[in-house]
Amino acid sequence: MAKTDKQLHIAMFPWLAMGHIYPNFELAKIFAQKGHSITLISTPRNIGRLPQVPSHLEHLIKLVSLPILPKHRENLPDNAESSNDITPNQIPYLKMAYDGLQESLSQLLKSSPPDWILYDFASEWLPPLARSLQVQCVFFGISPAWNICFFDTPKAQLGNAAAFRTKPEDYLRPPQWVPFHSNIGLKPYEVKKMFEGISDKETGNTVSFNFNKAVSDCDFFSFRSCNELESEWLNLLAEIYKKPVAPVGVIPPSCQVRVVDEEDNNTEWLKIKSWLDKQQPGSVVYIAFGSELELGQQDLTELALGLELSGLPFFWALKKQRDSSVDLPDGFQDRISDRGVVCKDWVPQLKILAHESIGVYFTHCGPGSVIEGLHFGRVLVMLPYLLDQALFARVLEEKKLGIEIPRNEEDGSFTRNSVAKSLRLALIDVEGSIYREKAKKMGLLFSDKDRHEEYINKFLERLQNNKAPSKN
Ligand SMILES: O=c1ccn([C@@H]2O[C@H](COP(=O)(O)OP(=O)(O)O[C@H]3O[C@H](CO)[C@@H](O)[C@H](O)[C@H]3O)[C@@H](O)[C@H]2O)c(=O)[nH]1
Repeated sequence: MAKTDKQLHIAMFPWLAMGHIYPNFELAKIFAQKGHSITLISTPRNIGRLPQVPSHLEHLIKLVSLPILPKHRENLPDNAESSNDITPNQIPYLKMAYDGLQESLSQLLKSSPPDWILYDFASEWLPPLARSLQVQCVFFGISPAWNICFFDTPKAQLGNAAAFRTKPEDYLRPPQWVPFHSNIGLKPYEVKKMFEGISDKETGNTVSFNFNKAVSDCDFFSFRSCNELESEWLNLLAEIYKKPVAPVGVIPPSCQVRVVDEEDNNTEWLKIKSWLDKQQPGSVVYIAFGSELELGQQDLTELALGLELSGLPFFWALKKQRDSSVDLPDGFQDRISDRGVVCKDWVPQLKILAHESIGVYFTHCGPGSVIEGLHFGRVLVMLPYLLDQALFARVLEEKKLGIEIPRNEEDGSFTRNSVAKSLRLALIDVEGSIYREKAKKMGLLFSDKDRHEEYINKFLERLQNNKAPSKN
């Protein structure tokens, strides 16, 4: 990679979730590869979970651990430092812990002021802090821009009473500041969840994210996204917030900087590969729901029986459930053993998705997973759980890049029949060919290394051209 001219010092302070920290880490390596120095800041346990920094970049990437003080970790389980370590109703306490890092972050930025800091949706207090230290800040979203356009009410609309969405129905459709046709919107069961908020049922503590303040206060926006996916949303965001938007591209696997000898001959992978090698090209459904999601018994049962009913070969990366009473239906593994594998471990997802036997990726629509699936041109079958995942599914369905499993509008339940039908539509039915063609085409755009490197270069140029005044 060519180096960009002025060397920058860039700090990154992602939300305490590995789904946020990993993409920042990948970006850090890409920036460092171009000669910039990076300080990636999180808590000790999260930093410890990151893969090794490639040795040729060690002098440029500083991983800084800020411990959560005991007074800020009240009600958090022992050692919990990320959303992977807690249940959703404990999110308010993780946010308190994150806010508690303010003082030590401030000390760190003072002692070694970066030119820029990339921050996340959960630290609404960071832009004023950065500005007081003459550090400029970029809001960096790990999900597409449509999330902000949909969930936040831009300041320009604040005087307009009709713009306020107070009723649950308001979230079933696009807000009034979206000028183009879109099917973006939540389903009734999702809206209900959103209005209930995230709270600890025992103490009644609710989470207090100030999303509007966090996004409105940046010097400019950036996203793990690209025009090929959402030019209409990126342009709309720039227009309604009157701020520049410079996506970094989708940080596709082909642009990521790997440690050279990364476990290619790992025995677990060789076992998986040997099974995949025996399948026909494009015939296998790969199922994985990211790093956090745990299915309830009813969903797990319908999903398993839907896979069985589909008659298709599949590879299912099913993490160990925290609730050990939730299990696969009786006799399931025996009945499907001639055409399906259930792996209850962490799997090398990128290698699996890259394998030619994979035809469909059955996903929860976490941003990392969607990008990886599309990168390899796989049709997505989608079963979203969180709200950002839901919007991803709506937009991709509209673009005919994926098929969302139909659910009961009121309670979000789904049936084994709808699973089997959606999988067959995505993989073999003639009517599904449009999805297969579109996914292939998007795969070419997502895997175009030069295209995505160009996004990175433009982003870095913007940082260089707006370099903050020198600090003494
Ligand atoms: O066995 C596995 C399972 C997952 N992965 C990888 O884990 C990542 C998962 O990331 P993502 O798809 O973004 O999903 P989550 O980890 O589930 O992300 C969660 O966390 C994000 C940040 O909180 C939210 O935005 C998402 O909606 C939420 O699903 C991907 O890179 C996968 O390749 C593996 O390598 N092996």
